[in-house]
Amino acid sequence: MAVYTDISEVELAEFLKDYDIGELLSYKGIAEGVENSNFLVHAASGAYILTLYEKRVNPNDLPFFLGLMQHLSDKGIRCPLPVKQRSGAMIGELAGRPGALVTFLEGMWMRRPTVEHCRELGAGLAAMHLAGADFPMRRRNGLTVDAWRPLWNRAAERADEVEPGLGAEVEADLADLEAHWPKGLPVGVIHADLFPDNVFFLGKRLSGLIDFYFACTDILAYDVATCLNAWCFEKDNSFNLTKAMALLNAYTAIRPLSSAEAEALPLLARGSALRFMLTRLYDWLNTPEGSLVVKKDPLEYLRKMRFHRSIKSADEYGLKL
Ligand SMILES: Nc1ncnc2c1ncn2[C@@H]1O[C@H](COP(=O)(O)OP(=O)(O)O)[C@@H](O)[C@H]1O
Ligand SMILES: N[C@@H](CCOP(=O)(O)O)C(=O)O
Repeated sequence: MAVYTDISEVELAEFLKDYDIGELLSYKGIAEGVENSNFLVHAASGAYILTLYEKRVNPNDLPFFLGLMQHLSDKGIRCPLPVKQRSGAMIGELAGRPGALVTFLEGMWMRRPTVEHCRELGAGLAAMHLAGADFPMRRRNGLTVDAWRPLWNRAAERADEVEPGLGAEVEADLADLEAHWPKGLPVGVIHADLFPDNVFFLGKRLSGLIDFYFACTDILAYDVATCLNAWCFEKDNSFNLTKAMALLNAYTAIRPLSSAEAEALPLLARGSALRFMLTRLYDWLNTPEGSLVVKKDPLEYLRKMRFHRSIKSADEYGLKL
């Protein structure tokens, strides 16, 4: 589940009084998701998603996230559009949490993305990067290379409980990534968590991107690397070159990668795999037994880190420059 904060009908009706969306007809908590509490709200004017922001979201970042969704939507990127209160505000408070209402996006996420879905994703990601180019706000990535060691320090002691030898392996990788993390690559707005569960499709066509709550200003090719990890490996952890070719070549058809970006891709993919391994490891060790949140497997991302260590050049991902 991801409903950490429960709300009553009375509280919700009170919250919605500030919006022009008509009478509250129904609402229910949404089980999916990990980070925030989400509710599907039906009002007289249509369907909306109410998000109450939880642990990892800093309320000071909300204007960036919501402003970005507004900006991208204005530029034709299909994503949730924040609904404004009558006062013009986009952020309210409910059950002691900051909350926002956004439009409901049609479509569903792909449990088993195909090559065609990867191609659509590559094109959608590139279009998002271009649309974000003139977004005026900036937000540093709170989960990039300089944040990994502090996160690791909070999990390292118990890492070998999850897999013997994990501690030493991560230590070596982390030191290497810290020493060689690329500098000077093109930066811009990145989604930073564009996993299949954050991309909706209607049939084979991408119908929208959701969950911008890790979005930030960082290396654009790092977003590509995250997508390679999240979309181009099979359940048995094998890398699917056909999917990667489709994703990368659809991306570069819209936003070509420079040779420096291409050269950095294996390192970025390794770093991105480490980033998700670390947050998953931390949650794995710290989510209380009996919690309804589905814990994600850190070892899936350890396997990806290992895979990328064996890659010498981005051609091996099927990238054609
Ligand atoms: N704008 C939206 N339109 C339709 N469904 C949405 C929308 N936003 C969220 N959802 C639903 O809520 C689920 C969890 O949302 P998500 O933003 O991924 O949560 P979290 O940040 O907690 O991971 C999604 O898988 C989707 O089913
Ligand atoms: N995508 C991350 C977890 C964040 O969850 P989301 O529901 O916000 O996408 C992972 O797979 O580790």
